Amino acid sequence: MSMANATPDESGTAGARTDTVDYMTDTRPIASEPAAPGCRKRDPILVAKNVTRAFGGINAVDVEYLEIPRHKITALIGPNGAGKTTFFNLLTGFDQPNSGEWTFDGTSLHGVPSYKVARMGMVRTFQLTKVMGKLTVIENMRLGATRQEGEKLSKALFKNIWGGRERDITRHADGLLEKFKLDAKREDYAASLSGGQRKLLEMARALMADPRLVMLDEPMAGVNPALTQSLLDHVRNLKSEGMTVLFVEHDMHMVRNIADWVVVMAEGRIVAEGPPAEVMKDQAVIDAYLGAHHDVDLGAAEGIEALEQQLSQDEESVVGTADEGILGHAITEQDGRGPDEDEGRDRKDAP
Ligand SMILES: Nc1ncnc2c1ncn2[C@@H]1O[C@H](COP(=O)(O)OP(=O)(O)OP(=O)(O)O)[C@@H](O)[C@H]1O
Repeated sequence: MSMANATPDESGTAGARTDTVDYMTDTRPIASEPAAPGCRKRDPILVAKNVTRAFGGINAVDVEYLEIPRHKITALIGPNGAGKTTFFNLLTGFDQPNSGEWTFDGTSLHGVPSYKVARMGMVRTFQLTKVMGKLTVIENMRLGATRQEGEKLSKALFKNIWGGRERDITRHADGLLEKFKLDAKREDYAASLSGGQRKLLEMARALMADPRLVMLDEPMAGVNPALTQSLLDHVRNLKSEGMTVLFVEHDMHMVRNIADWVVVMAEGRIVAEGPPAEVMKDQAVIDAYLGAHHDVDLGAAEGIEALEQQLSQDEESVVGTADEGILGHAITEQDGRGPDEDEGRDRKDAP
């Protein structure tokens, strides 16, 4: 795994100082005050204030204050319907809030359309991948480049200049395809890829924009266990290369293994945040996920087993139903099985 070094200034942003930080081993505190909903971070890349979105009478998102730490991997977790995807949609310009402000690297993104958000260095993927099935893998990759001058009318007039740019885009795309082990699929239609390969393609395509913040909406959903480790490694690599990652995930294996920081949403609000091991023990988190099953530690493998036993005797248990969410993933992991490739999930994405 490559380890990029940076030259951060006091706040951690790239600057003139010469001290280097390895993002993978940086142990400086993430928060500058005790971990709690809305706590300040040492070096936030994204700051959201009073962001709200209602659908009819439901407050889907009601985030008073949230900072996302730079150069870290943050997991956004919460039960089904907590507002995670809606919050992603708002932050990335795929939906408009009823109120609120948010800044990315100090620049307000309120009202900025999604394609400009991506150009500014903040990209996202979707729960249901949005790769173009009728285009080849390489064509999909080229679509991820942020400036498609080759598409413009002026192309005819400045063919040589744009031709050079097109070659750069293709070179960049080929490099990423190799990294994501999709180079052998270069000329295949995206529709022919497995669910996991489509996830990888979407992630690789997002990197065509040279982002500073990568937002992944349920990267593990529909991914075959054979590709799980590779996906985790790719996410870790993003961090080692200096990117910040924010991901929504129900898969607690992924959260426990790669997140530096966890933010918990329930009913639109941030109800807890902190390091993974601490958050999994937080009463608000346990309440949000488990209701009456308070006495289990989701951060420990034995905790999941204990929960499975409790739930098997519980008539109201959702395990085994379409609503099982986090519980099903955790228990499946214990069984050594994973979700089926391309499993159908009742989810919605941004338009
Ligand atoms: N376009 C929409 N129209 C009406 N209601 C919506 C719309 N999008 C989301 N909602 C509602 O907003 C709430 C939050 O949904 P959202 O999809 O953001 O939750 P989530 O935390 O991402 O859930 P999941 O983990 O199941 O994906 C839910 O009650 C949902 O039904």
